[in-house]
Amino acid sequence: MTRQSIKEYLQQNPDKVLVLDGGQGTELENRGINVANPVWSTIPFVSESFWSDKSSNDRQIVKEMFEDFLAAGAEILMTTTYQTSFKSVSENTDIKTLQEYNELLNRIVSFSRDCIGEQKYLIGCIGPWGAHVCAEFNGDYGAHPENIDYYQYFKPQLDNFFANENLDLIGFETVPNVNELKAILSWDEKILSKPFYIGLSVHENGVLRDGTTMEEIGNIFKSLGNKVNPNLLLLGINCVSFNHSPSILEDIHKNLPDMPLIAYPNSGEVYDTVKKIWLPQNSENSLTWEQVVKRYIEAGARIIGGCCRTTPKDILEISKAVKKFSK
Ligand SMILES: [Zn+2]
Repeated sequence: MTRQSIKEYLQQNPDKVLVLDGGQGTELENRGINVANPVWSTIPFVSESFWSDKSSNDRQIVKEMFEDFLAAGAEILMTTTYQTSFKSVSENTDIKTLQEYNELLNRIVSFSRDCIGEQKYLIGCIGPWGAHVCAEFNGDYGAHPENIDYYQYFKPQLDNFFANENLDLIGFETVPNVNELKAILSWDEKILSKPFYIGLSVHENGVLRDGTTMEEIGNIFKSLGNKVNPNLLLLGINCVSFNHSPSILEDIHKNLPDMPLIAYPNSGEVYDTVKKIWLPQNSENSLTWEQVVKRYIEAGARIIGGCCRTTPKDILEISKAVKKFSK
């Protein structure tokens, strides 16, 4: 492997801000893949023809998506494995055994690595427990979220990702519930043995989807002190409202001033979970990427990109703003 470890890279280049890619799931949808199914953007990879037919249309679409994000300036990119937990895959596709599941993940990761080349960083993306019950935007984990066995849910995907050298960083994305956050933070280096980050799913009024404030989250970290897993490289927000995202990140920074941050908001449109469509954002007083990126960097962001409904065009704007505002 010719890449420097991302941990070392971030430590040795303290002023560097890495540009992340955009929302792969919605981008694949924009490009004509029908992702409306329980495994969402994993769907093209589940079909055997994706692997056997090198000229398959879906294969071309995924490849071009990565190429366009790279051309826009992305330096760190993600696998499309948000809805690819063993539970989601085994309950909703013909892939039933752990062996078949590992083969699927290995293929997705190798394909993504081939698309982006050896030099770029690759994130193994993992949706939260709530993703398989559509709870990542309301944080509703039922009556006893403290009793959920989060580790058992994540373990097959984590075991695979930890063993895969093509992945530089693990991303726990869109975490909406404080019990899930506490569970992830309770796992030590033996369990989470590779660099990882946590992206929180935060309401536009600035609290975690389950109502936990950023101050409370700051206190959780403070109470852990030096027991926080050294592989936790960044904390941040993803798929949060574009316009509200700078103040949310600033609030996290205020509570945890030494924590390196990651931010990749959605486009600002709002997903109607009943009608399953994206509704336009209220464009009054909408911020620009330039304004947003400047505030992120001032608040300690080290990785900046976009989540759902952001496109290579957004990544280009982010990339220009990062050049302008990072030292
Ligand atoms: Zn998203």
